[in-house]
Order: sequence, then C-alpha cells, then structure tokens
Amino acid sequence: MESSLEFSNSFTSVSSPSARCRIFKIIVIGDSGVGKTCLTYRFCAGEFLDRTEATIGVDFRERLVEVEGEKIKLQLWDTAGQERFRKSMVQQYYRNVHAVLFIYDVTRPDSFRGLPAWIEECRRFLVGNKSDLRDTCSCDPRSIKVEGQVTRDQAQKFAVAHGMILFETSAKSLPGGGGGGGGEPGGGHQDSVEDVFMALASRLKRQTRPPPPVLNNTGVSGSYCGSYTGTSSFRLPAKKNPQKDFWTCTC
Ligand SMILES: Nc1nc2c(ncn2[C@@H]2O[C@H](COP(=O)(O)OP(=O)(O)OP(=O)(O)O)[C@@H](O)[C@H]2O)c(=O)[nH]1
Repeated sequence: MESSLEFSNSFTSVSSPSARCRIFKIIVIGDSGVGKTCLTYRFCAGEFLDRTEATIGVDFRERLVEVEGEKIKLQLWDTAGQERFRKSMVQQYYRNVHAVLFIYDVTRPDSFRGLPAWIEECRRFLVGNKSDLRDTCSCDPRSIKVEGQVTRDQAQKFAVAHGMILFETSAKSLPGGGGGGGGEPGGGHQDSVEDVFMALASRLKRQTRPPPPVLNNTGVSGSYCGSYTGTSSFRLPAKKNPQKDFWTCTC
C-alpha cells in the first residue's frame, strides 16, 4: 500500500450535503510502526489496513461526525514516525492544532518510553494501540525490541503525570470488541477506535466556542466548514507552509 491514502470515501457518518460544522485539527504522532496510519484510516474509512508503508511527511484524513446534535469535522494529520521527520516535519504542524494524539504500541515499551520526546504544550490524548495483541506473541514485525508490554496501569500513571487522557484501543479489532485478543490481565479494558475519536470530538466541542448563529454569504470562513465533503485523505505536499491553513491552538 502507498503510505498516502487517496480519497477513500467508504465511510460516512453524517450525510447531509449542506451541513455546516466546526473543524478540529488533530495531529497524530508517535514512533514509526505504532499504528498511526491504521488508526486514522480505521476511523475515517472504517477499515483496518493490514499492509502499510511508512508515512513520508504528513498524510491528512478527515471525517464529519455528529456530537450532541452538532456537526463537527475532525481533521486528522497522520505524521511520519521515523526519527528523520521528527524535527523537520512534525514540529511545523505541532503547535497550531486543537489537540495532539500521542500513539504508542502496547507491545513495544520502547514506543512508550519514546513519548517524552514527542510531548509539547497542547491538549493531550494518549493512545495505546494494538490492544488486540495484548498477551499474544504475534507482535508486529516492525517491532524491533519486544520486552514485555506496556500495562494500562503504567500508561495511566504516565497520562496522569503529563496531564493526558488515556485510551487503549486497536485499529484491528472489530467494533464491539471482537477481532482480537483484547483484554488485560486483572480486568482488561479496550476502547473502540470510534470511542477514542468521538471522545476527542466531544471534548473539543466543549472546550471551544460554538459557531456563530449566521454565516456570511461567502459560506466558509475561519474554522468552520460550509459543506460536507465526506471522508477523504490525501498526501500533503511536504514543503507546504502549514501556518497559512491552521488555526491557533486553543490550549
Ligand atoms: N494487530 C494490530 N496491528 C496493527 C494495529 N494497528 C496497526 N497495526 C499494524 O502495525 C503496522 C504499522 O502500522 P502503521 O499504521 O503503518 O504505523 P505508523 O505509526 O503509521 O508508522 P509510520 O508511518 O512509520 O510512522 C502495520 O503492519 C499494521 O497492520 C492494531 O491495532 N493491531
């Protein structure tokens, strides 16, 4: 598979073509191979990608959802996890977003220990992915060091210490908990991908101002979208200046 997913329209959550909505920009970061592409694709296209290639630069996916009666567009910026992109690409996109999803792989403690290197000042959500692989040996072949697993307790402590909200999920598991090992010794818990992003949308909705009552004739302005575009994803040009398109982080 190409690392950039071209215009997939297979999953639609809100179908009104004239819906007006707020847009929340969310950057998704974490070490290479933790499943950033799979998670965002799963949420936007509704499918699990078994075979992926490393993301080069940043890919962009979006989905329109409805939260408590309000239409909200989540724009997900799937960044390259490879070290060489960390400074050049990610930092450009990092500050001017509404939220950051920090992803780690529950079967790769190195990806968990690497998190402080990714953390900066913004609203923080911590996501442990591949929870379907808990207590199995079939870790991803891209996991170089396998030395146990990141327990939910460990992650929860980290989340509290860094003011983050923890989710543990699987891009692979079927909605409702099927499709994977799931579960953790001592009372496992797994959030669905849907729950992760909907909780994020809901929190962002509460923390930002609602849209103004009347739109001007130009239709689209600021951080509101004027029309429904379905779900799409495409490759951003690597050298694009993100500052022009971004709204300031509200945290
Ligand atoms: N079992 C399992 N495998 C997963 C899951 N999510 C992703 N994978 C696998 O993990 C591998 C890496 O996934 P990607 O989504 O490409 O990882 P990434 O974080 O985007 O990697 P970079 O683009 O290099 O930063 C792929 O082989 C996926 O199929 C999951 O929830 N469960």
